[in-house]
Amino acid sequence: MTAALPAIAFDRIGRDRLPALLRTMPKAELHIHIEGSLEPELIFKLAQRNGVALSYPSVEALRAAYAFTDLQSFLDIYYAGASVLLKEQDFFDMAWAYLEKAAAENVVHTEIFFDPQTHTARGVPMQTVILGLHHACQRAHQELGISAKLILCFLRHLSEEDALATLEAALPWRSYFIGVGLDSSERGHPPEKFARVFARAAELGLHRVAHAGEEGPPPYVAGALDVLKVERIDHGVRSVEDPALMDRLAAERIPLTVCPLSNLKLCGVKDLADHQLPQLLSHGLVAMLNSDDPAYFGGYLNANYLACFEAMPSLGANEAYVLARNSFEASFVSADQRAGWSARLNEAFVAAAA
Ligand code: HPA
Ligand SMILES: [Zn+2]
Repeated sequence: MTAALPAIAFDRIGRDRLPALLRTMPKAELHIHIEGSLEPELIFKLAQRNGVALSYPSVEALRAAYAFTDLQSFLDIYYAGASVLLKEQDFFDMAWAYLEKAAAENVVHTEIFFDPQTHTARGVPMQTVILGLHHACQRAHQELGISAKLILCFLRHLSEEDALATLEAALPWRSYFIGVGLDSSERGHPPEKFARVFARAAELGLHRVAHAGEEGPPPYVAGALDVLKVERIDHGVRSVEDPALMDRLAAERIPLTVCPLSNLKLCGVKDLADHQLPQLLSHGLVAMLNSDDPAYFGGYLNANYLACFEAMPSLGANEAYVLARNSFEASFVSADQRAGWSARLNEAFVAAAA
């Protein structure tokens, strides 16, 4: 268990000092799709390197197409962007670019989603995907001092048989990923569809998370908990529509990996000022911020923190502290590691309040 808030509160840290504190505070990122970190410049570079034809004539034209109306309109372009990834080096380069940015933003730990089916369906071997990403994580730990772990996600628009086969195909590299997740088109693909593959993952000792309550209704959040036995909910923002679910999430300390700029870009909210984050925090939920698909949604982790604190007047230094502390509490690392990062966080806030 993470310690309660320290006796000293951080109200005395003025709003003018928040941006610097948000940027420099140590934090974890627990919801980032590595294919969603692929910047248009790197897409074009890899397309050229691999002789892949793109439907956009330039980086600018591709970026201009990033005007989404909902999750599916984004996913269509996101899967097209991933088509340039063919070789182990491509996966390494993509992950390395993200890890360099994350380390520069004082992300001390990151749990990275990857979508093997997006690649194996195009004939890219599982080994190519996992080794490229793993080597980037390993090198980032050595050279950038950032801790990075992988979570294998199943695409929920595909069948459970496909997900089961994907998990089995990844088992030779079982030690290179810490858990499984569930992403892609949520509506019409309830968590119950993946009961068996999540049970198999549990048998294998893997952590379990699932996207739920992003576009899907509150029962998808309950289904992910009850049927998939997930330890965290990705997004989960629509939980605010069900008071009993909110009480349960708070009582069971189920973390929600909230992605505000993603919700804004995919039109889940019209304005960041309308976002559910303040409600989730005031209800005592273990929420923290994440970037989801930073190359597509207008910013990496610090951009999410800065935009929320600018748009939401109820967020101050206490909330910044709680969000960062929640990011450690919700992470799949040892209690010792979490305690070490939390101690660094305390020091940063105590120094800022002095
Ligand atoms: O925000 C998302 N939701 C569902 N699937 C995804 N795959 C990448 N990003 C997302
Ligand atoms: Zn996501």
